[in-house]
Formats: sequence, structure tokens, C-alpha cells
Amino acid sequence: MSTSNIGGSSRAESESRVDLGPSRSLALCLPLSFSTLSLCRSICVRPPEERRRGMSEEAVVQIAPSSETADTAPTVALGPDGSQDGVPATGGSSPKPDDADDAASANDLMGINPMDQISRKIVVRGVRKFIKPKNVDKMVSSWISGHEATIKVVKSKKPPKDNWIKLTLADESMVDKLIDLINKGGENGNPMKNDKGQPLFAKRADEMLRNDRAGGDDGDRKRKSNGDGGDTAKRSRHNPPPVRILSKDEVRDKITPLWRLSYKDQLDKKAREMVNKSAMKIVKEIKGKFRTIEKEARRDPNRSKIEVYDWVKAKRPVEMDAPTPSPRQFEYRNKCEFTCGFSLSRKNGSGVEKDDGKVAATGIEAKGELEDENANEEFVKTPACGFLAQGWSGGVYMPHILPNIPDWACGLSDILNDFLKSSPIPPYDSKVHRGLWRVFTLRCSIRTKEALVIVLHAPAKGGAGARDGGLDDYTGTFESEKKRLVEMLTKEAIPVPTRDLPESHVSEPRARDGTDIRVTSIFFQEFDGLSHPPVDHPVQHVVGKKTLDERLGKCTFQISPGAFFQTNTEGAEILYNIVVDRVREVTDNPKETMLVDVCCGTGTIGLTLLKEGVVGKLVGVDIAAPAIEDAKVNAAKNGFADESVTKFVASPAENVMPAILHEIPRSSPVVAVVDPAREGLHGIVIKTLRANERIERLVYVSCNPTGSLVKDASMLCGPPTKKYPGRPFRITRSQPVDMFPLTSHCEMIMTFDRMPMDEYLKYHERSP
Ligand SMILES: C[S@@+](CC[C@H](N)C(=O)[O-])C[C@H]1O[C@@H](n2cnc3c(N)ncnc32)[C@H](O)[C@@H]1O
Repeated sequence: MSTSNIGGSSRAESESRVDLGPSRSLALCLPLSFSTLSLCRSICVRPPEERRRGMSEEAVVQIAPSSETADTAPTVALGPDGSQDGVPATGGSSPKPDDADDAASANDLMGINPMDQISRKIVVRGVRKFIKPKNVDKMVSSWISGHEATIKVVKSKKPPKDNWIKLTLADESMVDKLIDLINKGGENGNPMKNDKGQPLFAKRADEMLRNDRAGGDDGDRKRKSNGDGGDTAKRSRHNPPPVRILSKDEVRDKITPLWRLSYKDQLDKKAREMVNKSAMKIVKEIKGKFRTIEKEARRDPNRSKIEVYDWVKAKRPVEMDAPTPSPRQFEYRNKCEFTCGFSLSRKNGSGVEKDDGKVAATGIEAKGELEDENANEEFVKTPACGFLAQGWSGGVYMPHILPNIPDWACGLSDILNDFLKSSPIPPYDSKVHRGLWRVFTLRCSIRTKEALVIVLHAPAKGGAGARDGGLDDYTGTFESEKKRLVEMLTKEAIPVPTRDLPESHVSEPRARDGTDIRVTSIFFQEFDGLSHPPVDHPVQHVVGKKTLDERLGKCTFQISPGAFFQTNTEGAEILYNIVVDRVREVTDNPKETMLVDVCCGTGTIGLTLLKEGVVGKLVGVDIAAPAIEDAKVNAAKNGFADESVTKFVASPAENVMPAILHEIPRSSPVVAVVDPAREGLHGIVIKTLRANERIERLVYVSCNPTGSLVKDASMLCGPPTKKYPGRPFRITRSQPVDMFPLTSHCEMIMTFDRMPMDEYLKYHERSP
């Protein structure tokens, strides 16, 4: 058995050190020397959470100075619409990561988890919307009055126009105490109220994050409008709705909210959203930058106003192509994460619905009725893994009913559920942090017929919540259970699952990928923390191959357990082909052209471009060391091992981009492709790309076109400033690609071309 890291950055740490080590020296042996880079043996990384904090518009009020005040914990992600357990947000913004729309599903998409240390945070709803910052401090102090010895709030965040506040406590042990105090009134039993007498409601931030993850989709899903929220929307947001078993359709509404629409309607909806929430927002942001300069010019006679660029003033400054459809509309996911918990069934043995006698939530075999009385009922709980469609307490729902999940994943979940049901060790209960089995991550290549499983578990001595009493120590049984699980997963072919899919889906030709796929790699990953392991948390290789092989276009790739890979394989081919076209359009001399592949992951985009002959040289950079190791192997696998052709650098792009660009020989034309994680590009990366005018074309692949792309595009295209100097880019093409049918996510390939100098000089007196 060996131990290795799985992908990515240690975003949870306030000051992580990336040791590039001698073997990973950044010195490139390209025609470029990259000598400056080779000096960077050890680089201090400022985690994105810290950077983002500076950008937040929310008031940040320090309550009690403490060593924890320099809190490194990222802020909270909630339901996409800010709702929690069916309680919708009412106006204003919702608690969420400081600048990410939806970090939860982002994680899934990116293979990155920016929400590592939220276990000390709570969100309190029901507070007055408009409170002066100094009174926020007083209000929070009043809540903990008399309990200062045991509860210490180190930070609070109260957005000016919202009715919630986010609190960070000095220690995790204080979280439940404060929640109890607010919701139940502690010893005096009087739940707390705001100064208008309306009740407050507190909840753990990490629980909200899990709800959001369970939701699986972000979009701008409004519960009122998607059919599931009529009654929940009316319910007081201060009383969490009672747990009840959701119907199949309700689960689908939460996880695949577009499932009721025809594929054409899904694409139309995404097309509208890309225009309204991406293109129009970008233009608005860019115009805002001109307005700011104008305001400054009014105040400062040394500064002059800049005329808004003609292309920005045009009727349609950002033309949006129709979304390119996904080759597969159903069962397209090559990666699934199933949370361990309990499935709920009614005490009388019945399950969920009576319409067709099949049960969504609690097992395929049960029958029953969905009635309102099932609210508050005591349920029978069976250990299971699947989706949390309404938070931990709401139970685990089987993937068999979800049209985006393929057969192989459901078949594997059947094996895993059999295992959990028969295991003497219980699933991990994230409310009390007891138990052991936490999350099963499944990845698969339907082309190479390989599947990789990662078993996330608490230490054998049990979850952190059990240790004080010396309870729940599983060291006696863990090793044998581990062995049994490995045997169950590898012994036989993946069983054909009994699916329970919507009619619209069954009527389509089914993919039925499953029976010929084998589990070829198993990893275990021990994690003692309360929320989710950081992406570079070590994994233990237990059985089989250490990587998964995948084929895309003309290339083959190996993927380590934690390295990012697009979750829709056929969709990724389409995506990369469009990038190929966009780069081909500007490479007159492909052999000499250098591609800078920012956030390159396992090298998929760059190597595809090399294979297609549209560029001749490639330098890729990614923060995840395992992904970069994969990229180097992948370069060799695809015939580009020569260091004068490919170079991959394991580092945060912001630390090395200036040096990488500086070292590219003047004779090489340069094209850049960026494909960042959901939070978008670091300011330094944007500044470097913008200031380096050798880059005439930049192809931006974004999985967050309504969020981070808006911010990044406006910084690339706005008038030059001290912070973002250089001739601006302008947007010349926008191509949405539907990588996630049935959900409201959409990928975007936006093409940025440098504004010609003569045009630039029309607006600016001198060249930048
Ligand atoms: C959407 S994935 C794209 C990966 C790759 N282009 C592909 O298509 O497979 C985003 C990548 O950004 C990387 N990443 C995140 N933050 C980064 C940073 N600050 N610097 C460099 N890479 C980063 C992640 O490790 C991840 O591999």
C-alpha cells in the first residue's frame, strides 16, 4: 500500500508552502530557459479564500480579538438560492462563498474543494436587514451575554441589506452551544428573537454547504418557480421544515432541475441565461469601469475621462452563439460522489409514492404513499449511500431515479449499499461526527471500461464526536471491513441496476453503460476533519491501478484520483474541439506557436491542441501537483515527451505566470488558453495576460460564465488602469457548451482578441 496526495491546493491553510523540489524545478528546457522560474524552489501561496475576502462587499466586523481572528476559514456556501432545507431566502443576497456563485457544485465540477474549514461557522437568519456595523457587534454580544466563557465569536459578516449574519466561532465545540442558545434559548428555554420580536434561526454553515452539495446543481433555481416550493416558500424561514420523504420528482427537481424540460427547451433556457446573466452583465461591468474613471476625472483635473469603446457601445457588444448541445443528454456523468448516511422509510414499511408503486427515496422495492402526514413521522433508517437532497436529516436518496447518472454508478451504489447494510460499522453522522463511512467517489471511463473508487472514511477510532466518551472505536473491525468492501467491489462485474427513470428519459435510447465495466482501482482516504478534506489530502492506494485511463479525441490520458477531469467525456471532446478551432484561427505558424495553458489539469487541452497540430509548443501550469504529474505522463503517452515541446509547471498560476511569459522566446507567437476553477483567475494572472501584448488571442473556458467570467472579462476588456495596464482585449466570440444537461450549469468558451493599436489610440492619447 502506498500513500499519495490527491490533487490540488491546500486551500484550507492560511499560508501554504508549495515545495517545488528539485525534481519539479520550474526551469524549462524549452528553447526558453525559464531560469528565473528555477529559482523558485519554495513559493508562498496566498490561498484564494484570503484573496477573495478582500473583494467582498459585505461588512466584516471583528467581534472578539483572538488568535483566530485572522480566520483562514472560507466563508459559507449555501443553497444556490440561499435557501436552507427548503427555507427560501427572501430578497437580497444569500450566504455564500465570498465571490463564488456555488462553491458546492463547483467542487464537483472542478475537483476542488474551497470550503474546507467551515465547521466553526454558523449562519443566523431572521436578523434585521439594516443594522449599522457597530450595532452588529452589540447584537452578537447580546446573544452570547452570560456565556462569554464558553462561546467566543471571532468574526461576523452581515451584508447590509440581508436578513442573515455569518458568525465564526473560536472553536468548533462552541458551534452547537450557540445554535442551541439561539434556537432553543439555552437553559431558560426561550428561543431568541430579533428586536421586532421575530424569531432567529441558527444553523451550522457546513450543513448548509452539504445541502447545497446535495442539490447538485446551482443555477438560479428558485424553489417557488420550480414546482417544489409552493408550500415550503410560505413556511416561516425560522422554523425549519419537518423532515419528510421526498417524492422521486422532488428529488429530481433538486438535483436535476431541468429534467422536466425537453432538451430543446433546456438549451433555449441556457441560451437566454447566457445572454442575460453573462453577456449583459459583462457589458454592464465594463461600462461601469468607464463611469468610475469619469467620476474620478471630475474630482481630479489631472485625470481625463475615457470615451466608452465603440464595441462596448454597440447594440450587441457580445454576440452569443447558440449553446452547443451535449452529445449525451442523459447518463453522461463519469464521476459521482455518494454520501453515506441513512435512507428513510416509513415505519409501516411503506416508502414514498403510490402513483406507479415505485419508490424514489428509500429503496426500489418498497411501496407506499406520499402524504403530508409523513412529516414529523419517525422513520426507519437504513444505512445507505446516495444523494442528500434535503440535508443530512432528510436522508439519503438513491441515484437510480436520476436521469444524469449512468448505470455503472447505480450498479456500484447497489454494491456499496449492500455493504453498508451489512457492515457492523455505521455511516458517519455529520451532525454528531460519529461513525465511519463518509463518501464514496466513483469515477469511470466507459471507453477503457475502468472504474476508480475512493472511500472517504473517519479514522478507525471513530469520528471526532465519539472520542470523548471513548465510544465507537472500530479499530477491531475496520481492517476486515475494508477487506470485505474491496472484495465486494472487485469480485464480480458491476450488477445491472433496476432503474426508475422518468418517462421522458426511458423513451430515449438508453446508454446502459455498466455491465462490462470493472473496478480497476480502489483508494481509501482517512479524514478526521468535520467538513470535507482539502483536495491535496493524502489517499491510500489499496488495490489495482493507481490511475484511471481515458481516451478523448485522438489522445489518451491518465487521471490520478484527485486530478480534475471533465465530468462529461463526450461533452469534453466537443469543448476541446471548439478550443482547437478558436486557436487554429490565429496560428499562421503553428509549429513555432507557443500555447500557454493556464489551469491545465492533466494537460488535456494543451495536448489536444498539439495533437491537432494547431500549436507546436506548450507550457501548462496547474496548482495540483498530481495533475501535473499526470500531464507529464500524458505528454509522453501522446508523443510529446520532448521537453523542447512540452513543459508542465506545478504551481499556483499567479506565482509563475509573469516568469513563464517572460521566458518565452521573442520569436514564438503566443496564444493563451485559460480554464480556471469556478472562482476564476487570480488578479495577477489577469494582469499578466493583459499586460503581455504578445498575446493577441486568449481563449477563456469558463464553468462559471454568470459569475467569475463576468468579473474576469471586465478586467480583461476595461480601459487600462494602474492595476490592469496594457491594451485591452475585446470579446469576439462567445460559445456556450452544454456540458451538464438536466442541470442549469453551462460551460462557456469566450474568445478575447487584443484591441488593435490604431483603434486603441482613438481613445487613449498614448500607447499603454
Ligand atoms: C476546470 S479545471 C480545468 C482543467 C483542465 N484544463 C481540463 O480541462 O481538464 C480547473 C483547474 O484549475 C486548477 N487550479 C485551481 N486553482 C489554480 C491556481 N491558482 N493556479 C493554477 N491552477 C489552478 C485546478 O487544479 C484544476 O485542474
